[in-house]
Amino acid sequence: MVHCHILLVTLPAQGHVNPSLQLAKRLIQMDVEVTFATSLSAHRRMTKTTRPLKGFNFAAFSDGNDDGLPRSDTDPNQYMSKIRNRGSQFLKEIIKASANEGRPITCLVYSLLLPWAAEVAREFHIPAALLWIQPATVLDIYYYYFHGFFDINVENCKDPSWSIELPGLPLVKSHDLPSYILPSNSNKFNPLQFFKEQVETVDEETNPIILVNSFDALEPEALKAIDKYNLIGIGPLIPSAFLDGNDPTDTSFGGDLFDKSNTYIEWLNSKPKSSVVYVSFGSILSLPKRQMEEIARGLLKSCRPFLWVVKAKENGEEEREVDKLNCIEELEQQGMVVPWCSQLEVLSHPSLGCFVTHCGWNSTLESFVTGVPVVAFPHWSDQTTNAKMIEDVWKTGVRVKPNGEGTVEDDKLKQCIEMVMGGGERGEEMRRNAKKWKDLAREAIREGGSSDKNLTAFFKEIGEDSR
Ligand SMILES: O=c1ccn([C@@H]2O[C@H](COP(=O)(O)OP(=O)(O)O[C@H]3O[C@H](CO)[C@@H](O)[C@H](O)[C@H]3O)[C@@H](O)[C@H]2O)c(=O)[nH]1
Repeated sequence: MVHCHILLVTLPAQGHVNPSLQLAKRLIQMDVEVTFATSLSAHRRMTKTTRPLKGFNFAAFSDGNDDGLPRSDTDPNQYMSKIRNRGSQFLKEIIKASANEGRPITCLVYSLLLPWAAEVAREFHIPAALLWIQPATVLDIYYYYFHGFFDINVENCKDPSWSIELPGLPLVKSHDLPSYILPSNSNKFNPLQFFKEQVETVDEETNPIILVNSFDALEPEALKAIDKYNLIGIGPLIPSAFLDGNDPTDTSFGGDLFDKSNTYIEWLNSKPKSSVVYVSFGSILSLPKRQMEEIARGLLKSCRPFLWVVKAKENGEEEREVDKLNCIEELEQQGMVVPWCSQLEVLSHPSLGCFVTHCGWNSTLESFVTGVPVVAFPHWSDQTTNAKMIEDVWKTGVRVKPNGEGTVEDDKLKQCIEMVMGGGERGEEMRRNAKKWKDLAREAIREGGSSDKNLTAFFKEIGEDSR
């Protein structure tokens, strides 16, 4: 392998840092030098937990939130513009310094929502690749949307018979589209403009390269759907110990948002095989109290042991969200509530029977890699599309049906859990499919598997181009 020096830049959010760090680890194994650039707060989290690796340099810049992630009242537009200004300047400095030191950057890999990084690469005539950390299917939908293949209005959203067929994708209804596209999107902040800019930046490249955290067998058509883009499946980007086992010491991503205790592993050890429901909604989402109450009652009614992650509050708030629930005592008798855990360790535990997930893409891939069937409980962004694919294409889970106010009621959640874990035909099919994707995910990443070959070929080309 020809010597390469990759500059990899990512936003500090957990769902962005995890796959980016994992890509960095893979590159180092391939003898590639990596400079990993992110915000100071993410850098602190990582250096606390990641052992130093040869060929791996951390580089951090201030995004103005050096003590943690941006507070919930931060104006996202201002934040993104600050990241752009400070981040661009910082990348330029790294590129110049690396060249002066005789180890020039051969490729800049930038993760989701940092399109300005590609502009920096262009300025220095360095090849760039986007690391797309959601499924190829979602990128295709954004591409089709921004290129005018379809539009969607309030009427379409209300019409249950409305659907659209896009090249290389299954038929999708409005509630399967990434939520930011919908006119009904109720988020105060709609990042659609950033996705638009992302797609426009890729369009400007002559040979746009997109490294996708997915694998050929999972999205064979979606990865090939856009003629003008070169989508390369290189995932799943998951720590080796849970995947190919080549590096048993690689047991975590390495940048956890919160501290975790280990008591839940002892608790899981005490539970029968395939009996536990694991509930987690990722690193960003906070659910309204009404929805939390319904989930709590649904779990109690399922009469199964459960492990529920209710994130620790940031910014020094003491009271746990879960303590505000009416049935907290019963909850703690039947299950366990933790502020954070090692999700991959939990999903790999033999006692796990079902994962109630928000369908963040990392969680979805983690459910495949560990072969755990899911109750798909999406909220926004790509999660709605991921849930559609989980239920109808990959068939490893069932999607919850919210009521007219958007709340999933306790009985509905209980029914979904029963469907996944009970003895019926559909549950058996989901468990069979979960096992199938587990095998295929491992196959893709092993030496000589599709993702391994794709990544090696890409970096070989980069190395040769830079000679
Ligand atoms: O107690 C916990 C809970 C979560 N995790 C990890 O945190 C990550 C969460 O990532 P993800 O499942 O992708 O969810 P989010 O953090 O919500 O990710 C955001 O970013 C993703 C990538 O763009 C999108 O797919 C999601 O919709 C978006 O919410 C995963 O690796 C989990 O293993 C833990 O380690 N411990």
